[in-house]
Amino acid sequence: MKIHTFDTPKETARAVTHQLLKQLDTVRKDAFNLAISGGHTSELLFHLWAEIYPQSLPWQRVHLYWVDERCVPPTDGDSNYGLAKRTFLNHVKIPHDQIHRILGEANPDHEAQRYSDLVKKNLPDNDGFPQFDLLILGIGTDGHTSSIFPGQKDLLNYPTPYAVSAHPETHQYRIALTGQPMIRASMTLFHIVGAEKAEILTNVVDPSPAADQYPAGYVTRNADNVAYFIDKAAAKYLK
Ligand SMILES: O=C1O[C@H](COP(=O)(O)O)[C@@H](O)[C@H](O)[C@H]1O
Repeated sequence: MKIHTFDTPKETARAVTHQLLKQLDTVRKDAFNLAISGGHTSELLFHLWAEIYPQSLPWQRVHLYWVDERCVPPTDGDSNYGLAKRTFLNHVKIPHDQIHRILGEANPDHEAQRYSDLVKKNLPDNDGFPQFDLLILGIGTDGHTSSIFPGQKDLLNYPTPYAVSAHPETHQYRIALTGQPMIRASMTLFHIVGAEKAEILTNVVDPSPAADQYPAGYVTRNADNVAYFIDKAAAKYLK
């Protein structure tokens, strides 16, 4: 595992984008399967993509998927697709038929199955699971990643690539990329900024099995190729 630390959230988002460019260069095939997250950290990245990178990234090669979605319509402020649409999708030239949103407004069980089938059909297989070229993941202050929360261990070893989860406090249904495709991606990248993530960060990068109680810790310990891109505020308790 590599941890890359930058001075500011903006520099961190730039470095994540440089890593995306590097992966695009490494993966020699035309179609590049990228899955993005939602939340505040992604919002910074998406604004940067819209402002700085609308032309300088080969967006035509990107086949875009989501790591997770809240079960709400795209017009709802909670929608992860809605966030991407508002912030960068109107500014970059990803062909329409390469944008694969999770239908948050659909029946959650049916949608988890439909989306699982879609990624299994479109992506190469890695040991029985679809393999993304790059996953950009976030972490919650509780150690969740994707929409897998502490206590939802079954979703880390689930037979389908996507499954229905529920937020432990609000009980909002989510559709979440499950653990096995997260650890089998060509690159699993955690993008984390802000002092409020500093404490949980020390727990999820702990190399001991204690980290497995946090979904992000389990993914970190088990992923084939994992890297952290963080700002110095988030890094403040790391040794
Ligand atoms: O609920 C979610 O939270 C995580 C972390 O979001 P952030 O606001 O703390 O950056 C995010 O990765 C995930 O996609 C989202 O649904």
